[in-house]
Amino acid sequence: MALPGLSLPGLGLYSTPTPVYGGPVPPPSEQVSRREDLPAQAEWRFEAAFHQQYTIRVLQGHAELFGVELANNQSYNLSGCKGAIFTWQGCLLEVTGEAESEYAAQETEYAVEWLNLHGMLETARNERASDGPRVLIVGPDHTGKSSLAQTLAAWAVRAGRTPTVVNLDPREGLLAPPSSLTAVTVGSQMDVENGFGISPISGPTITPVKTPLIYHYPYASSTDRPAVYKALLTRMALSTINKLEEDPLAKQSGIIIDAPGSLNDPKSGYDAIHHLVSEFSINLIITLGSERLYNDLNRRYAASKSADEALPVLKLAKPGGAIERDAGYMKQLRTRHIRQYFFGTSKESLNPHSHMLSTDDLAIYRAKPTSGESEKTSFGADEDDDYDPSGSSTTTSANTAFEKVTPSVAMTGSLIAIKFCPADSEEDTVRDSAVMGYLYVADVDEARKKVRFLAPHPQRWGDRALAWGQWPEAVADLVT
Ligand SMILES: Nc1ncnc2c1ncn2[C@@H]1O[C@H](COP(=O)(O)OP(=O)(O)OP(=O)(O)O)[C@@H](O)[C@H]1O
Repeated sequence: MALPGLSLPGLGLYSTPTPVYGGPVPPPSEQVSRREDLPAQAEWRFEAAFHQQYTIRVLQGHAELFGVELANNQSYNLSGCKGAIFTWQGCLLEVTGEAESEYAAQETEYAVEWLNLHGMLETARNERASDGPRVLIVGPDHTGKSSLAQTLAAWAVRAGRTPTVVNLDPREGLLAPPSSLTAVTVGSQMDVENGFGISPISGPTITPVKTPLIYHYPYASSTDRPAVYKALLTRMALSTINKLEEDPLAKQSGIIIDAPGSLNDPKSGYDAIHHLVSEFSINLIITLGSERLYNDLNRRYAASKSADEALPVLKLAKPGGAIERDAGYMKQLRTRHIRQYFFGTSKESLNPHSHMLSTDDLAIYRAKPTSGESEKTSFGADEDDDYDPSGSSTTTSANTAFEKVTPSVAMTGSLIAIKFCPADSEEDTVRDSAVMGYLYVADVDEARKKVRFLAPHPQRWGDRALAWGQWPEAVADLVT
């Protein structure tokens, strides 16, 4: 079944212009510009729709977006972004385009707390050069965890550090599409418009690629397959820590972990927090937006321990501007990330390549769907017993997440992870193996036994296992 309007180089058709944003945006000439004079320690909060151009230019003074400094007199297109331009000393902004919501806010005490935290981390980096801070950020959804992780990383980069940022939320990829759990050592400043951006992992880009370490968790929530999630955390911790051993500067700069809101639940999430703390040897926990979580973790890691053993747990206020993003917005964001993975951004476009393969030459492993509450077990003791990091034990239903399948039209529009492991690997090996890159299934012809993939790279991936899951959802109009 072909996707509607599919037209790609290599598919015998024509390529469409690089679609970076969700749809047509009105030309800037039709849009009204206005000026906003922000006093010191104020921020311009905005919620810009995907289909509307919304640009901001700093005319005077200094301003930053989640720690990344904006250059003066440069227009930044922030359509589809919800965030805040913050200024420490005051600034004059030029704002062009319509936003769903925008206002100047002066209740920004959170920023001072974040800066103090950054100062604390810098002190720790200077005092313990051989072992930098390992920070775990936890809290409910929409409390600013990702914003804090990005801001701390951006400030660290501005201070000449190379922090390693770990994203453990499969709903939002970091340098990779959704369903990715990523660790990346950040050596250069992030992009204002695209944050950490998106990287084709093994594909060509104009700017030097940040090389993320990626694991594939094709479920929306950590609680969908707790044992699998936990297994991947162990793998990530091992690989990340080993990598840092080879890079003293990165080791000194430390690790900043952005955990998903699903870990906030005592029943289904705390065990994963404890697992993370031990696997990554966390030495600082930051809680955002939840008194209960703070108290629970403080009791467990600090209050009940001796001074030598205590693991500090800090409580930070949720930024007033951090807002819930509805399901429709999140879906558009996922589609944008997937699109950017293959086509790049307006600044840095990519040319994806098509590959036609016979179904006989493919080893596709499907992540078993979760079929209801009975499978959504907690990270409890039973699951601990199931998990064998060596992968050598007899598998159980809780951690055997993959099964080999014959390619079918049901895959059309889906993302497929290319695993580093060989095609004939055991299912547990497929589950645990890191990701080399992603493919998009453009077309499956069951009768002719052919599959057309879109890939960021012209070369084939060789004899490797491919993993397919139902998360993120299929994107039907990636190629129009
Ligand atoms: N100070 C602020 N002003 C305006 N918007 C903000 C501010 N801080 C965060 N936001 C926005 O609020 C939304 C939620 O913030 P963020 O993603 O950092 O929270 P989170 O806790 O990581 O959420 P989730 O767990 O759902 O991923 C984001 O769109 C973010 O850009």
